[in-house]
Amino acid sequence: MIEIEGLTKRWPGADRASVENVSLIVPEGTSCALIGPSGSGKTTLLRMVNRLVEPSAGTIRIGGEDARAIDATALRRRIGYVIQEVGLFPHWDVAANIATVPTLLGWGRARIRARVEEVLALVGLDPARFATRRPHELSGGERQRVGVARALAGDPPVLLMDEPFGAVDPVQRGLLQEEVLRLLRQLRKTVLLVTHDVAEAVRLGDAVALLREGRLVQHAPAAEMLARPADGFAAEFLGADRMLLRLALFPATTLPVHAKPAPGAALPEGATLRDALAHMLSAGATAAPLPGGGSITLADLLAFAGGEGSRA
Ligand SMILES: Nc1ncnc2c1ncn2[C@@H]1O[C@H](COP(=O)(O)OP(=O)(O)OP(=O)(O)O)[C@@H](O)[C@H]1O
Repeated sequence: MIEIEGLTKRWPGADRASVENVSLIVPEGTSCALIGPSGSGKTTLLRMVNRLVEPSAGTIRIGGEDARAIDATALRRRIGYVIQEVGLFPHWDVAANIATVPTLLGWGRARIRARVEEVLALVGLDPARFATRRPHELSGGERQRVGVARALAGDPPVLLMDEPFGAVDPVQRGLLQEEVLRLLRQLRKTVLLVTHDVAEAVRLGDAVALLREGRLVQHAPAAEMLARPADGFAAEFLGADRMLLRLALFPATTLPVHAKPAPGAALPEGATLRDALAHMLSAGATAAPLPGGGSITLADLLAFAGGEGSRA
């Protein structure tokens, strides 16, 4: 669990605080995405958690322990950190890069080797092919995966991610988001993530925290924030397509299943309400067939989006 209370950072000479009196809890095993315009304080807030930036005021507790009471280096070994530029050592191979924290933690050679193989497999890279490569011998997406593997190597309970998929092309980005999401849920990590991409934030964040000029505007479960932005700024920032983004958070099976068949091929397994809507639009139909038989209807979808659903 990450508990942030009254956190403030005022840089010397700045006319306003970059982060001002932010309080926020990320419960154990959940993720929170920090969003907000450029300069709103997202990265500064994140970097105060692993003490790369020292707060001007406020407290941070990691697993109940005051971050200031822990030596900064020891703290950073307990917190995985993934950044856009990845920051791999260029002359070290992938295995050595991933082994950085386990080595600092004093693990034995055999344990480190086994862990390197384990985390490479977790992020979808075959250890036999990738362990001995140098960073320049990897694609952008592979480098990013190695970055995630390295952050997981010491099995930290907490992970900080700053635009972790920023440097990856859109197709790879979607794949990586999906895989990392599955992985972090499975490992029950507590994650604080910075992104400027609203779609990424609501996909990866159980909760979303919206910052404006260093202040917390709204902190809510992703579906709730999309349904009910706190104010005009939040609504504008989340975008005109926020209800579509919200539909993508719910499986098609959320709606009542009708026995009546619908035209076209069945939706794929795991399809969302957004996929169902796209299917209806392209088929010119008011219902979509489910993979297991039966169908869902446009009328139910609209009722969900505008009625009960927006209060979910
Ligand atoms: N080392 C520093 N010294 C002085 N001011 C800084 C420093 N780092 C950040 N700032 C200022 O703090 C404010 C918040 O910056 P921060 O990088 O946290 O914003 P951000 O929301 O992450 O922005 P972006 O989305 O553009 O990365 C900005 O006004 C920035 O200029």
